[in-house]
Amino acid sequence: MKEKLYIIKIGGALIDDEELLNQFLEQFSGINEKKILVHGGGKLATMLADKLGIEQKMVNGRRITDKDTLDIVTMVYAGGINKNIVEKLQQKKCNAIGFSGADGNLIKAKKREHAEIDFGFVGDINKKSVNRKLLSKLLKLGLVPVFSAITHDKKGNLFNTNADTIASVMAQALSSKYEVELLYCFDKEGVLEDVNNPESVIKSVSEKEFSVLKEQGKLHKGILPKLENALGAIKNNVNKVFLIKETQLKNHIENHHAGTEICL
Ligand SMILES: Nc1ncnc2c1ncn2[C@@H]1O[C@H](COP(=O)(O)OP(=O)(O)O)[C@@H](O)[C@H]1O
Ligand SMILES: CC(=O)N[C@@H](CCC(=O)OP(=O)(O)O)C(=O)O
Repeated sequence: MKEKLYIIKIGGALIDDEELLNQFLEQFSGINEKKILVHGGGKLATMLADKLGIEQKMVNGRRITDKDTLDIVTMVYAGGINKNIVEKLQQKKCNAIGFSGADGNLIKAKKREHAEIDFGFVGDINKKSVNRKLLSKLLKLGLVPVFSAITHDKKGNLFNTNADTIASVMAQALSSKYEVELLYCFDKEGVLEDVNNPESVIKSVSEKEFSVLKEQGKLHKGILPKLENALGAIKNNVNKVFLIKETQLKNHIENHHAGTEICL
C-alpha cells in the first residue's frame, strides 16, 4: 500500500491574517502523515505593488508579470511569506524547509506562450516539471517542504506560477509514489451554491457539475482557476481532492469530510 501524503494549499486571505495563519499552522503541524504546504500570497504582492506605484493586471486568474512585478513577487512569495511560514512551523516543532521551484531544481517551468497576451515572467508547469526524486528524499528525511509560487527555467529566469496550479501539478507528480490527498484551504466553507451563504456548501463537484455551475453564473473570480486545478488533479490520478475552509483542516482530517469533494 502507498504511503499517505497531504498536499495542502493556502492563499492570500489567510496569509494576510496573523492570527488565522497561526491557527492554521497549528492544525497543519498536528498532521502526523507526510505533508507538503504550498502557499500563494497574491493579495500581499498586490498591496506592495500598489505602495510602490506599480500597476497590476490579472488575466484569466494570472498576474501579468513584468520585470518589476517579478522582483516584487520573488521578494514577497519566496522571501517574506515563505520564511515567515517556515519560522512559525519551526516554532511549532514542525521541521519545515522553504523552497522556490529553483531550489534543488524542484519545479522547472516554461514561459507561458499566448497568441495575444504577453504574460511576461509567468511560468507554466506540468507533472514532468516536478523533481519527484528529490522531493521524495526530503519527505523521507522527515522534512516538511513549504513551497512559494516561484519557479524557474534553468536558463537564468525565475517565473511567477499560480499557487493553485503548483499544488495540483505536485499532487499529480507524486501520485505514482504516494496516496495523495490534495486540500485547497481558503476563506469559504467550500464551493457555495450562493457565495454569500456559508450554509450552501455543495458537497461534491464533478467536471459536468462544474460546467453547469459556471453556466448558471454561480462561480466567479478565484474559485474558477481553483476548481480547474482541482479537477485537473482528480483526472490525473490524485486520490482525493477537497476544497475546505482554512479553519476546518483538523476537523477534515479527523472526521473525513469538510467542504466540497472534487469527483470524476
Ligand atoms: N460559488 C463560490 N463558492 C466559493 N467561493 C467563490 C464562489 N464564487 C466566487 N468565489 C470566490 O472565490 C474566492 C476564492 O478564490 P481566491 O480568492 O483566489 O482564493 P485563494 O487566494 O485562497 O487562492 C472566494 O473567496 C470567493 O470570493
Ligand atoms: C501567475 C500568477 O498569477 N501567480 C500568482 C501567484 C500567487 C498566488 O497564486 O497567490 P494566491 O493563491 O494567494 O492567489 C500571483 O502572482 O497572484
